[in-house]
Amino acid sequence: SPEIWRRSANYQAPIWRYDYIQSLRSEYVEESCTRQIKVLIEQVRMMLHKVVDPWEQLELIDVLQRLGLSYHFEAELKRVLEALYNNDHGRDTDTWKTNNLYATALKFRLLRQHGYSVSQDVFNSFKDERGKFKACLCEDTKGMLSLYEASFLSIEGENILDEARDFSTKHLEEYIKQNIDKNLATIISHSLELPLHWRMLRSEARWFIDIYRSKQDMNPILLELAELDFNIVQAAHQEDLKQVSRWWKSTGLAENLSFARDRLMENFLWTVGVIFQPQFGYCRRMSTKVNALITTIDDVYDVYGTLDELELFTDAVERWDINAIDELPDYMKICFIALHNSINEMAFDTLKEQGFHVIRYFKKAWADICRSYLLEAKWYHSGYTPSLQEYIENAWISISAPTILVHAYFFVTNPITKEALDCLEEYPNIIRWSSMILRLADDLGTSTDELKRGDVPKSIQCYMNETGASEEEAREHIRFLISATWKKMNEDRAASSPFSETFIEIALNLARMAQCMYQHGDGHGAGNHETTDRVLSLLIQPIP
Ligand SMILES: CC1(C)[C@@H]2CC[C@@]1(C)[C@@H](OP(=O)([O-])OP(=O)([O-])[O-])C2
Ligand SMILES: [Mg+2]
Ligand SMILES: [Mg+2]
Ligand SMILES: [Mg+2]
Ligand SMILES: [Mg+2]
Ligand SMILES: [Mg+2]
Repeated sequence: SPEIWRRSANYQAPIWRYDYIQSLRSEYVEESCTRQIKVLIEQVRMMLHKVVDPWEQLELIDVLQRLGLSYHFEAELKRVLEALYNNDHGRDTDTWKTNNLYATALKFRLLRQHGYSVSQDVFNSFKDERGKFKACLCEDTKGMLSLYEASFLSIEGENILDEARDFSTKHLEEYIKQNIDKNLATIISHSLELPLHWRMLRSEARWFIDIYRSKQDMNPILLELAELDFNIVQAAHQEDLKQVSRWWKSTGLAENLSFARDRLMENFLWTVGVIFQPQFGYCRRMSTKVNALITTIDDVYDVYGTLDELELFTDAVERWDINAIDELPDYMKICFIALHNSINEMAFDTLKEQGFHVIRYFKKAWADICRSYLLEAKWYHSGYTPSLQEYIENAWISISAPTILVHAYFFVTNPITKEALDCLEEYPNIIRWSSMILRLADDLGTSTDELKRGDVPKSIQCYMNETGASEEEAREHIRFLISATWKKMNEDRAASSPFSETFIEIALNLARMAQCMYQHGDGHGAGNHETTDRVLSLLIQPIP
């Protein structure tokens, strides 16, 4: 056949090579740590029981969450917050410190974060007779910061919280310029970069442990537990990483499809952002396989395959039949069999464990994403630029979050329920909003390079084409859409659903991971130094 011209993304070789990954060792896997950490956990549990003042309880909950320790005390936290919430709605006395913005915003944020419905009206006592936030509040920097963080728990139409976000942002930015207190300025610019509600949990824990260490009211037991727990969790992640790195090598995809991204470490890092608790190792290992297969297949459609080849590959995935691959070119045969074997094995695990045969759900997810990839390839090859709406209707699928989340449901759910399966078929809102945020964040981070090498017009370009906006205005609009989608996510996660809290958190964490990964450009494909630093601090270097 005549030499086919093919694009290239000239992705660099992986920073983290197989032998290096396999050489990782941690001293925190030993039994001795387990005994030591059990003692510390019980000491902190006692601490929780002893605190009686509601405001001290809230402070302790906030610190435990930011240190990455709250997963050890879920029952206690629930009990404390339940009592706090019922207390408010039991007695008529005002249990909101109407003169303390820091405390009010902290309580509002924690109650909403844990699914309690609290009205934005609690902030009315901080407004003047004209209904504006009192100017004197800007002297209260800690209160401003607390109000800022709380405002990101808003849902659509909550104008007091929108005002709160603008008001606090303005004054916090001014505070930074005055450069009064270096430490506080560091903490404030960290929040202005990404609010707490949008942050990847592990990165936040790692960062906050260093901040906490230098606080004058630091509790040594909490610090010791936070450092030890972080290192034990890191050791568990390293074991998962080494296992799934052996799988990636066994597929031979990096060698045989050398045009595609070879990013096992980054594909694993995504799963650490999605679910970090040690007991979910299976979910991390399997989700890394899903991410790696998606990354490879995405490049088959975006970079390498001809339209004819892509039509054939899409057919083969829809049929999910190993006999359908005879007419595929060799590189696609390898890719299809790697996909088919890996996903069938996951279905086999679920069948053995729960007696459910779930391949149809996996198959549908892969057929949906490949069809969405094919449509993008057709748009690219025909030079078509869709409207933003038309692009997004397809791109919330092609960004792969529905595929990732449908698989994750089966990796963390036992027992699987019929109700949830029916809901999964049409992708519930929680998946849709998480996907939207992943797509929009990914386009902000990857579209410049994608367009250089040749790819379908992304949300930024579609918006520019449709409205005549400049690239900066388009990026601003995309950031606005991310913020608006978070409000929908906040609303839907509070609503009842057939999914576990664990699965809901996975969906939120995928959106958080996206904003983290793309904060400074393409953290996945181009391997910028932020991702390298994040891999080092989360997965390789223990806290000394
Ligand atoms: C994990 C992912 C979010 C998924 C696979 C790699 C990604 C980082 C992204 O890759 P990208 O090429 O940017 O996706 P798209 O823009 O081609 O849809 C899509
Ligand atoms: Mg390669
Ligand atoms: Mg791509
Ligand atoms: Mg793509
Ligand atoms: Mg992209
Ligand atoms: Mg130490």
